[in-house]
Amino acid sequence: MGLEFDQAFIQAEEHRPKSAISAADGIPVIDLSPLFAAGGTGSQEALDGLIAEVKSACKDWGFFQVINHGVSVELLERIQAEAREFFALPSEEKLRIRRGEENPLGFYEAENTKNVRDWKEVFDFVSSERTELPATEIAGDVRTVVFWNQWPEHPPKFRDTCQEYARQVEMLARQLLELLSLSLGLPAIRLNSFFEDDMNFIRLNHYPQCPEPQLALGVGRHKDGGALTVLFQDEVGGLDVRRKRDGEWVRVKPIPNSFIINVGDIIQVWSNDAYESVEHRVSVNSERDRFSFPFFFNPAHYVNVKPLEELTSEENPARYVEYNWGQFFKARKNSNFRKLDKENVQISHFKQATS
Ligand SMILES: O=C(O)CCC(=O)C(=O)O
Ligand SMILES: [Fe+2]
Repeated sequence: MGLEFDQAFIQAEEHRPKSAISAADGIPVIDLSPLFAAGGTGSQEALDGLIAEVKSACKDWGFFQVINHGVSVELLERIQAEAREFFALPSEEKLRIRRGEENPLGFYEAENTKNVRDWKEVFDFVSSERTELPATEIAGDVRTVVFWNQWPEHPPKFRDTCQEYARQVEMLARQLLELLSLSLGLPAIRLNSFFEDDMNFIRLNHYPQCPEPQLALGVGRHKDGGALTVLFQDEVGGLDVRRKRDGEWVRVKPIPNSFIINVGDIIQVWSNDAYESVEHRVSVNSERDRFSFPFFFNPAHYVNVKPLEELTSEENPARYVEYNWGQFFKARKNSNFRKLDKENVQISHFKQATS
């Protein structure tokens, strides 16, 4: 069966969730129907309205929710049913496709966030069956890293459903990327070339009922390292966001069949801090299992990330030095595979001293 509570899950006192968390009133809910108006010919006025909403959501919260997003409700129901069935399999069966140090894809139940174990089990996959990271030199060792999907035999439709989910959510992510680009005052397609050989990473999260929800977290506080996250959550709730206004943790209220969108570290760097990647975490509870499915929209591994020239100037110089996305990703994956005694890689490590 499932996880057994022990010391490894206990958060330091200052990171434990309070017993009452207030609702994140005010996280914008954005209706994307103008994007899907007949023949894609929504009025310019409606589109301008959308862009303005995205801009203020990114500035004020780093998070927003979207409705009328084009992903089929039937698919959302289907993937929830498949995920429930997969995680209910006997441990031996799930462990057959367990993630290893070499390949970060498949089932995993021992992930750490900031060196404390998360109360969750996950299934990770990528939308291309094989993803290659280039030969990079790390500590004198030069090699190519290859990820490959590890699919379970059961449930029988699991793989097809996951792949369909990835396809549909990717279409949404690409539309959001263009909106985001417009909201930064750039041409809609400005960021598209970074995603030609994108490294999308999709995760199914299962947070079992937890006997000690005041001591543990489903996912410890963190910022998403990629460009954009498109997250589906079920009706249980538990995603807490650090409100920018006052630093309080507030709970995102589930809206049936919606997605939660958040800006990741890469957008923070591209926008030279105009948009910030906001800290979030997952609280668990002792009554109900929870499921969530983030789609991490990531550029190609060879993309070197740095503030966009159009968004920097003499008065607003680049606040980051360039870093390679593939290497950043690899370093993150290694650090959540096992407990380390040092902080994992963060964009703050690439911050420039500004005068
Ligand atoms: O389960 C959730 O609501 C969020 C999960 C999350 O933040 C993550 O996997 O990066
Ligand atoms: Fe996250």
